[in-house]
Amino acid sequence: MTGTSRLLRADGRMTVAVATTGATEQDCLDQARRACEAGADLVELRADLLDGEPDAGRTARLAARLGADCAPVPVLLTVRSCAEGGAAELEGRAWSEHLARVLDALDSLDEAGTAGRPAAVDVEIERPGAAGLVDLAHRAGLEVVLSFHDVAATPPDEALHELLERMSRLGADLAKIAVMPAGPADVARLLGVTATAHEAREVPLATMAMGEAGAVSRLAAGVFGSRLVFATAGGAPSAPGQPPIEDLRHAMALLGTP
Ligand SMILES: O=C1C[C@@](O)(C(=O)O)C[C@@H](O)[C@@H]1O
Repeated sequence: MTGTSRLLRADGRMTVAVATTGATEQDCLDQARRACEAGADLVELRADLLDGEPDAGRTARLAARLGADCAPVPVLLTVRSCAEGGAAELEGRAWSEHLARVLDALDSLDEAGTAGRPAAVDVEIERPGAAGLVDLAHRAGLEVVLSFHDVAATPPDEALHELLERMSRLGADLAKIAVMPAGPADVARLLGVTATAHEAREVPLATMAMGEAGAVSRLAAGVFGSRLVFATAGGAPSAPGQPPIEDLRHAMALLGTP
């Protein structure tokens, strides 16, 4: 995408995101309102956590509604697959086909003149059809977070660099990696990879280590070049280890996070 990013803060400082974890539209709308009141820079709609079967029309309508309700705070639309720690039971191409239907449904809402729109969509780089989805989303005027989640381990440094390189090549507006560390050494490796990649690449990065052992990475990742972090605002975390937004902002200030 060219032009200014809506997804990330324009002043280059760390973008603090809060995700919905609600199973109903009303829960998501309430959580999003609380997130905005708490000062979130970005609201993520975790559409995979909605109850019932994946429904493209329902997801698009809720994303558009949140886009309108949260404005000027941008909305990131995410349908996290089971394969990457989410609840969307869509395997192989089914996941990409579903997301493509959501983007189509968003376009139809636009044509109908419905106000509101997400600013960006999350595309899991490991799902078949990811490259096509990046183009589709860009054509629809959405920024793209290319993401990778390992909910069991922390891949070797070379694999993490290779992923970031691939995300950059495919046209990510943000390259995001979340891993599960076995201990402090994995967290230190992730932060090291972040610092090296930040110096070497133009694409903005977001990296985080999940769980208790990874908590320090969420507080400190901005110092190493990460641009986006997830926090909670009174609701359940969307991944293990997310700190409350006030604690995060306090820690970032102490650490001199940009
Ligand atoms: O990809 C991410 C990052 C995340 O998994 C985390 O660890 O904070 C939380 C998810 O909601 C989001 O989609």
